[in-house]
Amino acid sequence: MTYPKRWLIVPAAGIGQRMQAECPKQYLRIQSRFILDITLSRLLDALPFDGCMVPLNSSDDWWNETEASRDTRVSTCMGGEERADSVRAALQALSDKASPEDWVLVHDAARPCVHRADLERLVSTVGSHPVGGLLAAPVADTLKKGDKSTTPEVVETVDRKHLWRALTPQMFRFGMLVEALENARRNELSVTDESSALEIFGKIPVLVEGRPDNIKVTVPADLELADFLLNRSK
Ligand SMILES: Nc1ccn([C@@H]2O[C@H](COP(=O)(O)OP(=O)(O)OP(=O)(O)O)[C@@H](O)[C@H]2O)c(=O)n1
Ligand SMILES: C[C@](O)(CO)[C@H](O)COP(=O)(O)O
Repeated sequence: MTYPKRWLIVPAAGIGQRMQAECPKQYLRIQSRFILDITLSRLLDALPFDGCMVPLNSSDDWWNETEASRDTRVSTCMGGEERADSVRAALQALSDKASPEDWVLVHDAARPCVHRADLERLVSTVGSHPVGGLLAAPVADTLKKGDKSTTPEVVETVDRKHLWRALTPQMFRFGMLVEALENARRNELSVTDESSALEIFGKIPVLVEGRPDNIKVTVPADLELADFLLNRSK
């Protein structure tokens, strides 16, 4: 019996506009290492994968300086306009080696703080689930909806019961993810994560509670936080 393979996609084709840095945020350094290298090494050291695909921006000038570019487990392809396009491109690049029933984990290059225990819990929980699922953190703050003015005023307090922050990795069957992302594209529906595409496709992913410190480095303050989180245990 051949077991389903396990593939890893790490979207790294963004430009990091919100970070307002001199380079795309995945190439900012923490303790002298590129964020992208930290993320890839934490994933590849934690779980066995049959292959790893990293979609890059067409104007990427940094990849060849990374540790990962010398890792034979890691391949690259051209990313796309949006994150979902980059993930679709990576799935296409893997399609000659992958089977529909294989698992694929998609994890943001900009999330370097992911913990091994969370990865193991995701795989063990989702591995027997018909659709797949994602790491997520229960919302712990009171949530306000603001109006659209430049100094937003409260419109309402949103009931946070049963609300979760979607994290990554998100883990789905290869074939189902391809179909779901293609369905979203064909219907011109913008999706910001893989789970949204599956939900639009009529599937019900499982939420796997993950650490809230699996942060996505997005704005300048996140860089200091990621540095602290990555180095507190040293
Ligand atoms: N066209 C895109 C856009 C984003 N990403 C990747 O998806 C992850 C999450 O996206 P986000 O945090 O939005 O990154 P950026 O798009 O770079 O950030 P910004 O929106 O601030 O430009 C990042 O690792 C980013 O590199 C990607 O592969 N392809
Ligand atoms: C995939 C994601 O990290 C889940 O929270 C998030 O949707 C990415 O959003 P971004 O705007 O592409 O950073």
